[in-house]
Amino acid sequence: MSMNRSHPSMPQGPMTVGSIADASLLDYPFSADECEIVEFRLDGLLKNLQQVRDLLIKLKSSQLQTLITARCTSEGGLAALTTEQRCQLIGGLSPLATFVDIELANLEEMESAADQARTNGALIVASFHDFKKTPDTDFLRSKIRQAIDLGADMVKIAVHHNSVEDMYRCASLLQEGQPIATSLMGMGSLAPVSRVLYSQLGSLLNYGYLGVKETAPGQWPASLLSQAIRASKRF
Ligand SMILES: O=C1C[C@@](O)(C(=O)O)C[C@@H](O)[C@@H]1O
Repeated sequence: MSMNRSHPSMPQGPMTVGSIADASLLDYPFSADECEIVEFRLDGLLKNLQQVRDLLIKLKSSQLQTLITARCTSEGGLAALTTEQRCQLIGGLSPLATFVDIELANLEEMESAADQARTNGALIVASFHDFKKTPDTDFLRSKIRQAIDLGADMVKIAVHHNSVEDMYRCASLLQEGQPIATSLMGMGSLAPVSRVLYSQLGSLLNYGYLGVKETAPGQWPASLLSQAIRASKRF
């Protein structure tokens, strides 16, 4: 695999991702005013894969981009799936998706699904989640390095902020500039402010929720996040 900064779908600025992990949102009136990318959390949509497929087909001819992931339980997934099941889920739908998100921890094991997705034209997002804390900066740097070494197109880090210090550290990491397209977000009570700040500092994929339920602690409703990002100038 190799990084693909010039891919036509690579975001050139901060985008809002509207996340859905619940079948009740499959008939949602998606609009580019609310989010530019729709994330399908397949781990929460297992009983509705045909509907997801139909929707991905419909969105392919719209202005919206799509992202699929089948999150593992250790990083917040909603269903216990084997690696093979996750590869199958991703393999079946990746021809229809703009982005495919696979956890860094599983990327080597799921390399065949990633390669297949790439062959189908999708960008590979290598993700890392910590729902309890913000690991130290060297650790976060090692995750970014790992994403580069594994040839991902983009790295995405979602970490729980327990202090303003945690947020300062992540802001500095973005300000340094990273040699790979990067998305970074805080979770918890500092999630909202961190997400706007990081979008100003170059975080590309910025997640909010559609409907009424967050898919991670502290997310903004996607429409508010999108408005806040549009109203904030880049540094
Ligand atoms: O990985 C991410 C980011 C996220 O965890 C968040 O913090 O907004 C929400 C998840 O749905 C998504 O897959």
